[in-house]
Amino acid sequence: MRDDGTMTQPWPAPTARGAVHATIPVPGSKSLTNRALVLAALAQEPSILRGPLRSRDTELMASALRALGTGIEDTPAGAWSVRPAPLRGPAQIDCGLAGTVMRFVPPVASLARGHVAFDGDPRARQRPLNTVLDALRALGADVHGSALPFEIRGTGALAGGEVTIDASASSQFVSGLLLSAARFERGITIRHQGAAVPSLPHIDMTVAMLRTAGIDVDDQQQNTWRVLPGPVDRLDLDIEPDLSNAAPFLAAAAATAGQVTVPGWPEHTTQAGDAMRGILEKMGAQLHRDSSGLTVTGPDELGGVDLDLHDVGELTPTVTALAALAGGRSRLRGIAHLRGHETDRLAALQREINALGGAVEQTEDGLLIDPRPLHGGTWHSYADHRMATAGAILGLRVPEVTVADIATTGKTLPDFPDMWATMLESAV
Ligand SMILES: O=C(O)C1=C[C@@H](OP(=O)(O)O)[C@@H](O)[C@H](O)C1
Ligand SMILES: C=C(OP(=O)(O)O)C(=O)O
Repeated sequence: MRDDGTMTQPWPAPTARGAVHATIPVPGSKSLTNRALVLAALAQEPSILRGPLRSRDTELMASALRALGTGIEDTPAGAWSVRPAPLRGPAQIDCGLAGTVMRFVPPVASLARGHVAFDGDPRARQRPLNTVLDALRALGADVHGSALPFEIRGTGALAGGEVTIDASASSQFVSGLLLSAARFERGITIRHQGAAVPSLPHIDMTVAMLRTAGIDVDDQQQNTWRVLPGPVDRLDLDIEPDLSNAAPFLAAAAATAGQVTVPGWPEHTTQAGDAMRGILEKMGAQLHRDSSGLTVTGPDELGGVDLDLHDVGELTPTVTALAALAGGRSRLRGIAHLRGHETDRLAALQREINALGGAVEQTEDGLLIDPRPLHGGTWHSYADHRMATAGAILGLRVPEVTVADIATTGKTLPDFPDMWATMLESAV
């Protein structure tokens, strides 16, 4: 039984008969969709979001905002039309295991009139959150609790102002506060104090989207972000494909000396997942981007790499799976914060790869991966979509890998098993 109440189904990971050759369209970005939903709920007029991701994380975000009074409806063309309304409780918010919901919605709830209660999956109760709740308290909110479950008792407005936080455990602490800040009476000035903030490209994405919504934001100074109070403009957006969700498919080309194209790969993007291009190149793959998309052609043998993934931690499970299939040692650094992701990803990757005969060691801030001949076995997913897809990548080359819970990919990519099967039909 899974935390969201559905049954787990062991999934025999298909082995590639040969090189995969496929074109795989990938649905919209989780990070763009959930930011757009929040901004649209705070805007003055209705918004339209075309090509949003429909997955557990984005449906939870939509449900959370609906519970606070926002109208979110499907259009016949599959877009989301978002009609803002006065924010109000009482409401019960299910965060599931979505970092974006548990960190982006509390600041929205602080603007609501009434009580708003939050909870989530058992693991979500352990993910770092206190920083956001303490910050909201300092900005004037009445917050009861320091982790999930907790409650915010809103009066319909928040003072805002200056706050110093330690965002070294998650960039989402900063993004969450910034997204709602134009609606705080005094806006916000956030100062980060502590070890380096991870996933900075995700904060840059937040800043870019605030500007798209006409919000005045200053991020000139390192570790300081300032948002002026003001109206939030409506959004009229085409959501880009999710480049981090594209990564396992590109990895399949890299792992099988095949060729995979992902259509619609943006020329310019704020998505951190774009870094997969440079990573695959370092491992020996060839890349080509044109109007048909991004095409990756895998090498005969992947090379080991030494990479700092501090900015793009969400690519780690995919990169680690590839590294376990490479010709030499890899070292991944700068990712201690992954211990607070969907699961402790460093421990999970080490345990699962080593259970198949691998040699992965944890360091203080990452992983050392020595490729070994691997054998089949059960690959546990730990309710982590990216662990599940990492198991699928290994299964391409290692017979008889069974992913214990492939349905957990529904967090961001419910169609993953079908998309993977379609890709493999093309293997020659
Ligand atoms: O803001 C976002 O959309 C995200 C920020 C990052 O979080 P962390 O900074 O907690 O790593 C990333 O890993 C996550 O998948 C999505
Ligand atoms: C860390 C991730 O998710 P979340 O938004 O739940 O933090 C992820 O998708 O890799």
